[in-house]
Amino acid sequence: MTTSSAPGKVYLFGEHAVVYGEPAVPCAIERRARVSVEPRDDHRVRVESDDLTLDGFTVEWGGPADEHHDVDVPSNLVEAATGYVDEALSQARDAIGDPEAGFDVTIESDIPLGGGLGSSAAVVVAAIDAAVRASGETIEPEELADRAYQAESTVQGGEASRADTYCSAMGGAVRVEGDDTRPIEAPELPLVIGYDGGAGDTGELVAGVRALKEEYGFAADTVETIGDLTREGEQLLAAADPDGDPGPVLLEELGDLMDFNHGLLSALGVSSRSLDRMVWTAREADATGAKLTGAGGGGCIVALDEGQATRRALEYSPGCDQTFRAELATEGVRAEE
Ligand SMILES: Nc1ncnc2c1ncn2[C@@H]1O[C@H](COP(=O)(O)OP(=O)(O)OP(=O)(O)O)[C@@H](O)[C@H]1O
Ligand SMILES: C[C@@](O)(CCO)CC(=O)[O-]
Repeated sequence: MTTSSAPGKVYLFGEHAVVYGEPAVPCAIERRARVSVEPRDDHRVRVESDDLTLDGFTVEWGGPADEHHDVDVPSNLVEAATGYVDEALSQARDAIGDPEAGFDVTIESDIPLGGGLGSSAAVVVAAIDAAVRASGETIEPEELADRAYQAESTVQGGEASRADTYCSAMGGAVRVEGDDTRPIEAPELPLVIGYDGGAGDTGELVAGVRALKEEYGFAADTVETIGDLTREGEQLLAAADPDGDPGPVLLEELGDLMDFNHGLLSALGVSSRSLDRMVWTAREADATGAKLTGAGGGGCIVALDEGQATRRALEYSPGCDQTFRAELATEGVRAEE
């Protein structure tokens, strides 16, 4: 068995707008997907994941040419569950130059599925890395990030940015603007996550923003404004000491921009009652700012608070299922024992 892990992420700024070429700043967090791969003697693929909403789910299929999945659940669920892994394995086959390679794949993940913390990107990045290494080859992080992006983009019908996959492959804080991807320096921020236990459909939410943007000029302006505030946020991070304490002034300034970013995402129709409720709970506790993270529709918010007040308030908030502090993951994809 060859195992790789890759981290999830939160967006400090810029989700959705990044799909239209505006900059975004995601940060990798210490919640990981671990994918173990064993090459097979035949051309089939077997995927086992304990974390899918389909309980105790195992599926076996004959690789890209085989539409038939040996599993007793409706086919749309199987497609949702296997689409990312299938595309990741196609990329791995291409990287190793063996179009028919078969694999046994086991996935374990602590990243809530579809909750805005980049579960799909982490699974795709770790799966490509593990499958390539299990085949006796290696892959550089930049190529891995690019292949993971191609996989996500295919599954999401061409509507994906490079942000989630690049961040998961490289770790740390990154900046993505179109095809321009780079690591940036940032101090360790006191990130608090609130999770409503739900999920949003990334493809649907992205399509909704596109439709709004095409219909209304003010929605297009909103997307550009998210880009402007992301640039402001980047400047704040660039001016800070990456090894020092962020300090109260920086946390207030970043928090204000996060609040503003949440308002704009809400205007684009991607927030939800439970996300808004968690954002307000965080703000009314001691957070300097709070916003939804990822595609929205349900899932997670991210808030800034050095103390315990936000976590405690979220714990008692009826809309919040789980709350935790997220550490910055400085390492992206990595080989596991
Ligand atoms: N543990 C897992 N095992 C297998 N597939 C997974 C796992 N976690 C996530 N996935 C795949 O990723 C999909 C969810 O990805 P999606 O992009 O909708 O959400 P996300 O990446 O968690 O959130 P966001 O894109 O908002 O950050 C699942 O439907 C499944 O196909
Ligand atoms: C909504 C979105 O911006 C982030 C999803 O985590 C989509 C993408 O960047 O591919």
